[in-house]
Amino acid sequence: MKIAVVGATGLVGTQMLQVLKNRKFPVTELIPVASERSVGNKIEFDGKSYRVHSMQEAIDAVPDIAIFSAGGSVSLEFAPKFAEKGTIVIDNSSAWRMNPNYKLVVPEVNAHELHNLNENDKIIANPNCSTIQMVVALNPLHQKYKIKRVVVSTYQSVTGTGKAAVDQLMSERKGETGNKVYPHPIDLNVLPHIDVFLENGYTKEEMKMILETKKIMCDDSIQLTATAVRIPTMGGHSEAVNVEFENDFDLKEVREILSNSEGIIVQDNVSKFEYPMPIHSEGKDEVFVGRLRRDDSQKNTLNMWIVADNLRKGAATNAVQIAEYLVKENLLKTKTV
Ligand SMILES: NC(=O)C1=CN([C@@H]2O[C@H](COP(=O)(O)OP(=O)(O)OC[C@H]3O[C@@H](n4cnc5c(N)ncnc54)[C@H](OP(=O)(O)O)[C@@H]3O)[C@@H](O)[C@H]2O)C=CC1
Ligand SMILES: N[C@@H](CC(=O)OP(=O)(O)O)C(=O)O
Repeated sequence: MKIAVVGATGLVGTQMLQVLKNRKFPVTELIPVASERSVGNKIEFDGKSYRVHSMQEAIDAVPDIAIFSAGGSVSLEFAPKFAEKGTIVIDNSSAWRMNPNYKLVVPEVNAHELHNLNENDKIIANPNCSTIQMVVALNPLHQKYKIKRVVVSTYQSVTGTGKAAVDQLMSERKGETGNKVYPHPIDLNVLPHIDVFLENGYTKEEMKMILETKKIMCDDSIQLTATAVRIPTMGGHSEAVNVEFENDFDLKEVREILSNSEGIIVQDNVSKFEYPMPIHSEGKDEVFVGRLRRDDSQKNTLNMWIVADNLRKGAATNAVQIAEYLVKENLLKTKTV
């Protein structure tokens, strides 16, 4: 299968290549794409060296699938150009997610929606990283107990901001002055600020979590509020999640449901200090859940702690899982409307 990876030199793109290889995705021809700065450079994939292509070269090659991780403006401009030629685009940016004409997919939750792809929705949106890991854990519990309201606070890795942010953290750590992507120091600090501030006082990251969750879980009745926070860590995003259900639950049953759900690993043995941590989620494809406990201040309410590698399940792994599903279900050739 001919696969273009747009943004192949970035943090997400690098993981994308790794995940395609690790999961043995049937890549017969790889077309790595990056900005004009990188065209002609070489990157490695599965032991072979590949030339970085320009966007136009990749469009003209008409790949079966193009996976985009190069930012929203690049996706807005170029994803339709691939789609027009018949390529299915899986887009990691926020550009198309809330557009009602396009699907927003976390395979564990709503892969079934991919069966309705048609000529007009060849762009499939990959959700926000913080949202993906949260809905993987929430959905099986929603099916059983029906969620009324979610209160989430995130603790997000600097890798979510890209290469330049990792460089800022590392240079601050060495006491060097370098380029700053955050408006304040990030080392030894915590920033209650991810993406831009909106008129309602929330950040765009917080609103993505609220709106995307309702779309993926196909339920506008779920009430959510979020505070998104950047912390000086790598390896994954963490989330403290408080969930109120319509129906009461049994904690033992909650553990069983989560343990038996696809893509989730429960790590919840406080007697041995076992709980999810980003240092352990790095490079993993699963969502880790722990600190499961009842919120005694309110009926039918659960507290939990959710961790996942934002570059893997939060981005690359989810995108590759979408591609795998399209291949497995023979959905790559979309229906003409
Ligand atoms: N699903 C999710 O939640 C996540 C999504 N993302 C998305 O992925 C994007 C990339 O993130 P990340 O890898 O961390 O960022 P990086 O800054 O590490 O990498 C950006 C990549 O995009 C490429 N690029 C930039 N401009 C262009 C252009 N005009 N044409 C083609 N390629 C271009 C860069 O190429 P070069 O090396 O030549 O500059 C590089 O490969 C984000 O902007 C976001 O949209 C990211 C994290 C999580
Ligand atoms: N906002 C995420 C990364 C990202 O790029 O998200 P999005 O794809 O929703 O813009 C973070 O900073 O951790």
